[in-house]
Amino acid sequence: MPVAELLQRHAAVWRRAVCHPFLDAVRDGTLPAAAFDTWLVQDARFVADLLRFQARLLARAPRQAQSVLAGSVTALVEELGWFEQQAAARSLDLAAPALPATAGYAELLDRLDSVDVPNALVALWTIERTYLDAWSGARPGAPEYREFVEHWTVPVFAEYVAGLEVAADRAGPVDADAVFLEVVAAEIAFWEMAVEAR
Ligand SMILES: Cc1ncc(CO)c(N)n1
Repeated sequence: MPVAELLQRHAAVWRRAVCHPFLDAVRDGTLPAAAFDTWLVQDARFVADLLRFQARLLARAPRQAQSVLAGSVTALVEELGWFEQQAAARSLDLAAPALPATAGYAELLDRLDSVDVPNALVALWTIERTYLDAWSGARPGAPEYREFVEHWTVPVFAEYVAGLEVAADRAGPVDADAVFLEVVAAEIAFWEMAVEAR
């Protein structure tokens, strides 16, 4: 089964991950700065966790997936620098502790280190596809958040997500519903954490 079919098979829960009220509020400018700042600090942590997961996945990836994964490891290192700049511009402390949703997501990433490579590739594709679709739906974004909307909607990011889809499809076939649903649940919990922040 091509991995893209997971989006239709689980359309209702997928919609909750990519059409969340957080994203509506980014689009119309009603998102409180505290919610956005919480998201930003927690997402910087998430990206650091994701980099660890991704580097380990690269180490055990089949030949066909090495190129897309190697490129994205470098991109994530640069992305961490981008988060540091954004946090500094907003005077945010990136050393703030992980909130439960972030810690839960980190645990999921740790567990994914020991699932087989085809399932791990589906998980990574799901993680990135969520951000592509979620931020695409928030376009163009309120002026104060526009830079972030643009960050996850540029063509090079869409191409990366398409490359992950190809790698996941080539590595399959796998019964990936469980891993897909776990990632989608973690993504929904992450948005929820941000909107609940004060
Ligand atoms: C929570 C979350 N999911 C996915 C991405 C995309 O890398 C991100 N930055 N944060």
